[in-house]
Amino acid sequence: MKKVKVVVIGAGVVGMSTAVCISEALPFCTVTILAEKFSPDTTSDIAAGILLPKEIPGVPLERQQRWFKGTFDHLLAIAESPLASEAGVFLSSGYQVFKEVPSITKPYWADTVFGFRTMTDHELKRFPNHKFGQAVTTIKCESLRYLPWLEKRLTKAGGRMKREKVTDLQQLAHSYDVIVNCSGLGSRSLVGDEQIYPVRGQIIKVHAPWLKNFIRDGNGNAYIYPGIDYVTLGGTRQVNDWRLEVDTDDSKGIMERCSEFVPSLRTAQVLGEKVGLRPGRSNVRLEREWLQVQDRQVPLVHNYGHYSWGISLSWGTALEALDLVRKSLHEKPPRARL
Ligand SMILES: Cc1cc2nc3c(=O)[nH]c(=O)nc-3n(C[C@H](O)[C@H](O)[C@H](O)COP(=O)(O)OP(=O)(O)OC[C@H]3O[C@@H](n4cnc5c(N)ncnc54)[C@H](O)[C@@H]3O)c2cc1C
Ligand SMILES: O=C([O-])CC(=O)C(=O)O
Repeated sequence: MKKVKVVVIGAGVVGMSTAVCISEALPFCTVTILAEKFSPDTTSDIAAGILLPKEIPGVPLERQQRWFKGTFDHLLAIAESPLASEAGVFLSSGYQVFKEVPSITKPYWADTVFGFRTMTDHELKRFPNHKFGQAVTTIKCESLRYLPWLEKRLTKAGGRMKREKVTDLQQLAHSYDVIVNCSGLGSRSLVGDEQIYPVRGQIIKVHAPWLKNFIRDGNGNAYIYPGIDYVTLGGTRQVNDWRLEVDTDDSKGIMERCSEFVPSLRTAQVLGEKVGLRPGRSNVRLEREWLQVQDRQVPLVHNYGHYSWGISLSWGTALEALDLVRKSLHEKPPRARL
């Protein structure tokens, strides 16, 4: 039987997850990833990788819950298996603290993670100037390990990867039966989506193996995430800022804010500094359209715009993209516009 040819554009956490989901669930498809950049050079490789998303306004909570739970359950199974270390996935406990009581005190994912609770006054005493806090055990998924691990999984399932910048979807549609767009910020030029914009984020990697639990300020401008090889300190959120160079003032600010939480960080050895551009969008674009190519209609599934929650929602959104691909293969396209 002739195989269905699927192309996935993008090799960040969203594209890799989507490609693996499709190739493992639909063995009658051959999946090819085309991407300008692969790990370790994607935005996903910069991410701290904590599963702690904010609510996305305008997306039904039930759908966000499905995206988060799909990701959490998938990663939990890895975290509890002998593959955990190679895949860079593990349970991580810590605090999210707030200077003012937030409008949402119980996030939608509270019953999916483990041990979610409001912090006690005794715990909050460690964080002067903070009035409210949440204690939680969630998952940390480190892309620098996880993406190469997904690449292997994709290859095992028969998938292929090729370094290529896509500029013309019509052209691509001549060679493939289904196109899946997971190009993140690249969608601005690839599909002309002006709703997507960069939100610059800088982080510092430090050697501080004495730290075991994460601390995050509710506004995301200070966070400390202990990982396998280093501790990630962040962060910045600079809207419409395309600079990829490290800004020394940003580094100073990050170190200052994080040291207020943990003064011993001032003595920690700095291992590196990195900048990534989050694919900012008011909501994730996860939908199917039909691309008209001469006398054919080719399904084009979009899965991009994950903003600050791309790791947190990666597998759940990939599962929904898989559903859209599956449906497209069974549906008759709308009548061609001639
Ligand atoms: C400092 C920082 C910390 C973060 N921390 C977290 C965190 O703790 N938890 C969390 O959930 N999220 C976090 N994020 C957000 C997360 O990194 C993003 O949401 C996620 O990486 C988006 O993944 P993606 O695959 O959509 O995009 P990307 O990783 O940017 O991948 C896009 C892919 O598309 C390719 N591409 C683009 N255009 C084209 C084209 N025309 N042709 C071919 N290929 C193309 C690129 O080369 C790349 O392979 C953080 C982000 C930053 C910057
Ligand atoms: O805010 C955080 O805790 C980490 C993150 O997602 C980001 O910097 O985008």
